[in-house]
Amino acid sequence: MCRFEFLVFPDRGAVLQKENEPDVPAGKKRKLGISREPAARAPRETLSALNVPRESIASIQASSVPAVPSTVSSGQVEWEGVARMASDEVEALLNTKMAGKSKFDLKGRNEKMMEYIKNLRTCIRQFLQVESVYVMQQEQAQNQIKEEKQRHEESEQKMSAKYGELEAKLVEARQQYDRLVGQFQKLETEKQELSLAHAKDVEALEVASEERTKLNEEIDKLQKEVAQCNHQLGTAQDVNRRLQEYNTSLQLYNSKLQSDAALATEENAKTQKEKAAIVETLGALRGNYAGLQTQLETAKDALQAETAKMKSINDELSLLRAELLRVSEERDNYYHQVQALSAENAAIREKTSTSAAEIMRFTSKAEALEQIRLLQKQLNRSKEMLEVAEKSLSFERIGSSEYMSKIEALENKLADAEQQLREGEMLRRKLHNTIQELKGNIRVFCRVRPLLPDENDESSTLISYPGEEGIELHQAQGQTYSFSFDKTFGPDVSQRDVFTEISQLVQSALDGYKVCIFAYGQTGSGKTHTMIGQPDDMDQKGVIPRSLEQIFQCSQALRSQGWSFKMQASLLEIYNETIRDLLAPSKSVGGDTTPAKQHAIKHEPTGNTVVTELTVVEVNSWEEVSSLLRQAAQSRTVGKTAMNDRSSRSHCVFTLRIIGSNENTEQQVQGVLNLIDLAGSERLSKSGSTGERLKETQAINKSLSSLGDVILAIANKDPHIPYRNSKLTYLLQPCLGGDSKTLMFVNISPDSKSLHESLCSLRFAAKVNACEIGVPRRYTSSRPQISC
Ligand SMILES: Nc1ncnc2c1ncn2[C@@H]1O[C@H](COP(=O)(O)OP(=O)(O)OP(=O)(O)O)[C@@H](O)[C@H]1O
Repeated sequence: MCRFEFLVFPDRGAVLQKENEPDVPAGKKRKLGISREPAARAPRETLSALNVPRESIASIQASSVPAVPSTVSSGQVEWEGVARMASDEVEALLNTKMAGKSKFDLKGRNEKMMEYIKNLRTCIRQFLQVESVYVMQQEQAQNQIKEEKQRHEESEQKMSAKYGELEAKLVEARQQYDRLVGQFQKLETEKQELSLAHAKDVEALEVASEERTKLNEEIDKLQKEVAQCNHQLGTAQDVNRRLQEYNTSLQLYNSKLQSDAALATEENAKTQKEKAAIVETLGALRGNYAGLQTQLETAKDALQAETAKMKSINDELSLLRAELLRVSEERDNYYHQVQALSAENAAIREKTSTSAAEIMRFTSKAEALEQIRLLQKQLNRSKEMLEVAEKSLSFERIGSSEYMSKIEALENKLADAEQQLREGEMLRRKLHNTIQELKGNIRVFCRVRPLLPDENDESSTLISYPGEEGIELHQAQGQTYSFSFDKTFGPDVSQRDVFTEISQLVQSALDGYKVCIFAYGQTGSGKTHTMIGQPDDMDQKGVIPRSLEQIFQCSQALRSQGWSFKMQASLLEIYNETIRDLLAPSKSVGGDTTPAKQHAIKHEPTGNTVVTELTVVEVNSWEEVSSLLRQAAQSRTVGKTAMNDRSSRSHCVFTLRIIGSNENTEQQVQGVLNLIDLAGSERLSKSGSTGERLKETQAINKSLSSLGDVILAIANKDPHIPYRNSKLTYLLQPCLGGDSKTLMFVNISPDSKSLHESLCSLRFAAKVNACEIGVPRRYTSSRPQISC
């Protein structure tokens, strides 16, 4: 059975479609009532239904009730139980020929006609039904069209309103467009600018990427440094712990320093005031002094004249006195004679016998007496004159002594003022030293020796000393090299003055600090002279004898405060990288053949440095140390170099360990004083050394270059400091990188032939000066402030 159904498309009206017919594209669907396609174009496959319609037709005939659409919804009509015919089937029906079996078979024709009529009726009924459906559908469609039209009008109105709106929007949009075009143009220009900027940015980016690469490299480096820093951190934490200890002591010390500083500031202010007053007075006094000087000169001239006069008077007086003496003697003679004569006269008178000769004699004697009387008168006059001269002399003396006392008072005042200035300067130096110590730097003093007799004046380098700290080397070509150190000593500075500058540092060994003083410089530049000098000569003795004298004197003075000290001395030399004990008993006597002891350097956790198997001698006086120094001097390795007849071919280290305790306060201190005379650096080419000397020179240069490497590493704050590269640096480790107070003398020769070496030494010293070592630590069981 074939089923038709109405498909209603809102835009195309209702469409009659056969069930199972493939969905016809929307544009090709037949519009019901609008397009009636010819039956010939209907699908042919349904014609089979006409060939076998009998059962169907029978069923249609059986039904007398016209079929009613079972469902009419949304324009779709379904026919239940009704034979539905397609238009081509109807066409076929209409074209059916009513022929019988024969021309005369009317009955057959009739039957066929009847059947045909039935079919026609069914068809008509069906068409009527379809038509009613069509009508109904048409109404519905018209209603729908009406509604659609209404809706269309409404939507047209809405559209026109919308159109108006859109027009307005369009105008607005055009304006917007114009604006946007404007903006676009602006943006275009901006874009161009931006593209230019972009190009620049790209360039910058390239540069930045290069920089980034560099930065990455730097970051790598920094990361390495961070690693190093972490390593250092460990060390720093250790240092920090020690610093904290030190800090506690420092706080106390600081508070004392502050009070001292306050006092010093007060004192300073007072001194400044006094100084100003003194300077003022001094000015006035200088004026007075000049006046007085001229007065004094005049007075001196007058005095000289008076003195000359007095001298002549004195001479005259002495002549007169001699004359007087002679006259007195004569008078006495005469007097005795007169007495004798008188006695004789009396005797003669008694004898009453006078003679003319005797009378004559008496007359002459009387004349002599007269003469005596005259002489007496003369003598009296001379005496008066002498008195007058003496009086005028004493008067002059009084006058001149007044002048002298005035001058004396002025000179005293001047001396006082100079003393105050000196004290102020000393205070300034002391404070400077304290600041330097707190900074933790190795301090460097530069000393230039005078020209030696065999060096002539023309060969001297032109050296100037700007200020107390500066030194300038002027080359013949006009180039000047300037350096600045904590202190610079010119060739005229005496051993005493050099020591005055370091006496405070030496003193701190008694206070419980580790102190290290060493001399560095080329061979023959004056290191041994500075460190040792001539120990038995008052003026020429060097730092070591003076330091020890001061230490012993001071320790003696501290006895009154309850302090007692134990001092242990040792002396070693490092020769060709081997440690030699300079206080070891001499082996020459008795032909001792025991092999020399092997010595090793050990840094103990307590902070002490120990050299194994080293002779340590307890000393109680400078004299004892002096004899040890003499003994060591004989054992020390010296040789003749091109630059120095007695050149030290080894590094000589004198160590004094000081252990102090106070019975009153139960305080204890442990200080160490290291005094080192280094061997001199020497250029191999210049030294002309061969054989053993060459080996020595190489060993010396190697250890000094290791010292340079250590200093460089400390200055660069490298994580690894190559202390172990030489015996010298390993021994000096606590002084260079620890908590010691360290001072280096850089000795310079003024000889122009040594200019290159002098520059090297000065550059090395400048590096040393820039090195920050740890803050000095005081080794004490409590906080005594020792001062003697
Ligand atoms: N400040 C000075 N005043 C006078 N003479 C000096 C001074 N400094 C050094 N001299 C003299 O210069 C010469 C060399 O000095 P010294 O032996 O101290 O040099 P050095 O640096 O120790 O040499 P080396 O490294 O070869 O041992 C000596 O004769 C010394 O007396």
